[in-house]
Amino acid sequence: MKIACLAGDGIGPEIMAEALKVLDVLAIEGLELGHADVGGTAYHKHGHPLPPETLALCQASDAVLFGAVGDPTCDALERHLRPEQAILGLRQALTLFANLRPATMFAGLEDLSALRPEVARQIDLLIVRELNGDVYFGEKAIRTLPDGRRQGYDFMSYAEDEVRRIAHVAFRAAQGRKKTLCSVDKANVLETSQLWRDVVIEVSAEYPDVALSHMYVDNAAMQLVRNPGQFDVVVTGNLFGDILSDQASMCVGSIGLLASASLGEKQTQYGTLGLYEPIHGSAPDIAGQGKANPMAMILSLAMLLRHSLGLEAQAARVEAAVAQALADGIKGADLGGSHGTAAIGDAVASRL
Ligand SMILES: NC(=O)C1=CN([C@@H]2O[C@H](COP(=O)(O)OP(=O)(O)OC[C@H]3O[C@@H](n4cnc5c(N)ncnc54)[C@H](O)[C@@H]3O)[C@@H](O)[C@H]2O)C=CC1
Ligand SMILES: CC(C)CC(=O)C(=O)O
Ligand SMILES: [Mg+2]
Repeated sequence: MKIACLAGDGIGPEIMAEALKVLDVLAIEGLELGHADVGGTAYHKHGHPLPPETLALCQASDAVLFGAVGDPTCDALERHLRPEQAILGLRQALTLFANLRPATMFAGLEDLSALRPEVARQIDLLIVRELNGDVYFGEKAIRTLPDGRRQGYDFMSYAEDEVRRIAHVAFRAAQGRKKTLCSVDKANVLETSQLWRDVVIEVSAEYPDVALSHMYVDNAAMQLVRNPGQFDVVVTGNLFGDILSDQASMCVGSIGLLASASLGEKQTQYGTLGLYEPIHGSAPDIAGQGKANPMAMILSLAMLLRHSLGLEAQAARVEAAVAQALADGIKGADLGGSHGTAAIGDAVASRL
């Protein structure tokens, strides 16, 4: 079993160290870890945010454990050299089109949610975000119009097969949960969304046991705060899913708690090839201070064990250890606590 570990930038290396601490305690036999540079770190060392050796390591692995990328010193670089292009490039190169972002309320954190405790307590949802299309991957440029004004544009599109494959992932996820799927789009304004909705409805014929609903993204953003308990599985495009999942994180207490799995169709000997990362970024404002909450990274490791290595029991153990640590009052500054990154990692590891 091979895992490619890409720590990346900012808090990436700090939270990666804690996930590896937890992995170490599990003492999984036959596990091989590879490490490579990515993001701004890779740009500074090798002149590119996703060097060929890094991509090759990922392609030769069963799973990628990814910290975060983003480095303010790279802001002025041409787009293709910026750190963020590394994660977009990896998602595309490995055809990881399905991004699973679960948001669940941990016992004892209700008072720390941005919502009222009785509302927050209801949260148990899964955002299934399409990850290989939308404006993130369309033609983009800043051009000068004939009248001299500069214009930025990003082409938004979804082909029907792209919508179909993510819809199947979402319907299957719903079948394994409460059999309720809400498709979020902006079909009242966007043609991309109209096609999205048509295809989701078409696919729904194959899943008569799943109740499908549709919601415009502006309403969904509001409903997520008003009554998040109404959502079970939410399927949406790349841009909307990115934004709604950051919002969902504050509904359960902190962005430092939300993990993700990015999956495609490629199977390995042990499960599905995937990349696992917290939903947050490199948090340059707290990098190097030992303040980052590593729980999202540790929970991403749990998803890796489950989806790519077929180690469900170990995954559940890690999740239970995180839940127990939180219940015991182990909290970082993001949750109003005083535990640092390493102390949180130690606390989870000792509860294993
Ligand atoms: N997948 C990735 O690697 C992602 C990379 N980015 C990049 O990260 C950089 C920073 O982006 P931001 O918009 O500031 O988003 P961010 O998610 O890095 O940070 C937003 C806020 O949340 C806090 N935060 C994030 N993770 C935390 C954690 N584990 N514990 C405690 N607090 C945490 C940060 O301190 C900051 O105040 C940018 O370069 C951006 O492009 C952003 C999102 C995803
Ligand atoms: C850095 C971005 C491209 C990605 C992002 O914000 C995300 O995937 O959540
Ligand atoms: Mg994001």
